[in-house]
Amino acid sequence: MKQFEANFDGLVGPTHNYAGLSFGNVASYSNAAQASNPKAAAKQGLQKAKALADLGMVQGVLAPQERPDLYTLRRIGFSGTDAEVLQKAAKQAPALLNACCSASSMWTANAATVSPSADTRDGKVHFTPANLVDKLHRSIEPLTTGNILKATFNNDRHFKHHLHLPEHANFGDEGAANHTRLCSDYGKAGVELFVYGQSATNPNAPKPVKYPARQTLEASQAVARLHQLEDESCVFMQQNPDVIDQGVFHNDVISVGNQNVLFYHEQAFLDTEAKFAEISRKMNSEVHFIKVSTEQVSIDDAVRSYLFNTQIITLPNGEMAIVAPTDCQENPAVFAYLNELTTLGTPIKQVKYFDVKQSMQNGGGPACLRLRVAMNEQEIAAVNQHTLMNDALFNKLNSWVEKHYRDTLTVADLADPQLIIESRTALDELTQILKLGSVYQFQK
Ligand SMILES: NCCC[C@H](NC(=O)CCC(=O)O)C(=O)O
Repeated sequence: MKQFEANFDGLVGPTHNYAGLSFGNVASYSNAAQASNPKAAAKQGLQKAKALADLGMVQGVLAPQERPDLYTLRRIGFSGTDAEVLQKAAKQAPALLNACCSASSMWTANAATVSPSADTRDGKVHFTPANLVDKLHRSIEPLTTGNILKATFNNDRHFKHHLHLPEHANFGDEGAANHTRLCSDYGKAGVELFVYGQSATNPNAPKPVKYPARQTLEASQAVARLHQLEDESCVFMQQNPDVIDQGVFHNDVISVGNQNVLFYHEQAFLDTEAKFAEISRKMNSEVHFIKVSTEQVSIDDAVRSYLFNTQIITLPNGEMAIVAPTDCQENPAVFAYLNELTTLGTPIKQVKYFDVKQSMQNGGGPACLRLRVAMNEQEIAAVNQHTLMNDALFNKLNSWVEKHYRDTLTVADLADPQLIIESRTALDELTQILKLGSVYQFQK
């Protein structure tokens, strides 16, 4: 049976804005309070998704969340009509309103951790939504994420959906951004590499001092248990706390893998040599560890350009390509490195650049925008087919964005009650386009 790795990109929601909500994420902080362009953001995302579909990749989309999140605002004591709730929050607690208006669900690398059926004991594809407890604006995503995943991977025979982990710092979980699956072929059992920022229960273990480590070892272990993975197919590796303190808030800002390739910065991990030996032993086949040295690319350049927040994809002809943001072209050291990379004799043979600047300004590159789901033909046939990218869906979604999205949005605009109506109208129509049923609270 044929095997694929599908990418499910998050559609950018109508409230995409720059509120500076993510302490430890340099781009989010430095672009705080700029005006955003939700329409351009959504179109940039669609262009990338469509280009991958055109390359012959299996490409899907995941619906965004309902924002403003009036349910959370009511839960914390704002009352009255929807408009009153919004306006009271804007006046009394603007930071809470901002947290309830983020379009952050667009970064679907943080939607969930996914284990393909080749790795799991029951032969199903397992999904655990990330609880995202480290950031208030993201901690309100997991329940709706679960609804959207169930409506997209809507078949009990092939897909197993878990509840997100307990909402406590000990179980801080950021999903696939800290999870890489290595394998010789998508359909063969692989090694699942879980990269954590700190151990919550071991006070002596290293941890960052300036910025938060969002992923715990305990969370990664819990996901591995839920997903019925064998010990022999898991590796738990700690991220270097020094790079977290330099703005590497997720492992996918400093390394990315695909099949038998792990592309990484030499400062990415702790205990690198021993852990790579464990990966090689558990893989039982050749792994290409492609190391980038500090001399070639500094941590600062990696964080600014998102060299490692690229997607490495295997094209239908078997060659690998790297999908990079145009910011990598604009950084001389990174651009020089990428030009050289394709000549080094590694499986990576080409680089494709995409403008995803609207997302980059909030610290989300090409890899943040997608959730990978390795599936065989039968599993792909069991996916909600209306979520899979093709010419018709691309055209429909572009017209939908054109019709409903604003081309400028400031943080002050988040208090505008009209945004509730616009957003709900757009999402209601989207659930019809994608045939998701009622996944949002306002539809229940
Ligand atoms: N994987 C990329 C995630 C980026 C995301 N940024 C944000 O939420 C910024 C939102 C703002 O500042 O408005 C985060 O840090 O979790």
